[in-house]
Amino acid sequence: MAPRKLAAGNWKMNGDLAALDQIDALARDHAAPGCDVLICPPAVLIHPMAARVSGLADTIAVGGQDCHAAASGAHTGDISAVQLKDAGASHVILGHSERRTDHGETDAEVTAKAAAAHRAGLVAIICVGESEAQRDAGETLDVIAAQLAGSIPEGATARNTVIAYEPIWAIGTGRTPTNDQIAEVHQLMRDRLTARFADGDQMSLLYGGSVKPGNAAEIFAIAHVNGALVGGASLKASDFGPIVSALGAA
Ligand SMILES: O=C(CO)COP(=O)(O)O
Repeated sequence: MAPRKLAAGNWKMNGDLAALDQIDALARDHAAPGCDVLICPPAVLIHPMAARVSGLADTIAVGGQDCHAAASGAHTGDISAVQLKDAGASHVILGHSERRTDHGETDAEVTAKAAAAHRAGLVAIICVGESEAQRDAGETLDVIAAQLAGSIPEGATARNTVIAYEPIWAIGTGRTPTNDQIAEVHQLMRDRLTARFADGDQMSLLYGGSVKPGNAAEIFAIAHVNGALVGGASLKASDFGPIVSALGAA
């Protein structure tokens, strides 16, 4: 079985209730997309977005952008995977570089959060990616291999885990790696996942970092790129829709 194709939008700390209209536009203009479609809005929008998509014929999944490793408890400001699931989420992004940087998240914490997501029945989208200094120093493959080894819990399967490669220097910058650079990292990820997990050959591998309508088709043609994790271009259906269509056609 080939890995599932997934077009995932990460709204980050953007959007409000009025922005939910983008979901209607996406569903209207990109029906039967030929791939899985996911939007991860800010936590306060998860439940209303889930309600909004529940009536759609072509399902748009809804996800969180982080979760706590515990199911409940005295953790002011945090949200558990169980609560995300209860609100209507099916996925959760974990270990995004903005969380690793802004909140000091370690590989071990990402692993614990992913295990919590799995226990709650969520698909964990685990992010890895090198900084520009690491790439310049020729450390990219070592960094990615170490993050993969350290950030994925033992119970990971192709059904409950997606891996996203997001070079930090490509996020929100309009810069992307060359196709060869993306191919090199995705091949490494495929090799490491296949060596470690029984169905690692079927895990979906996403590329993220300045994916736009204009470069999506080219990126989706790269071996072992099974979709995208899209930031800025996921906020408007007029940008995200063509990316979804490009993935469906890939
Ligand atoms: O961080 C990202 C998605 O998680 C990528 O963001 P941009 O698509 O805005 O570069």
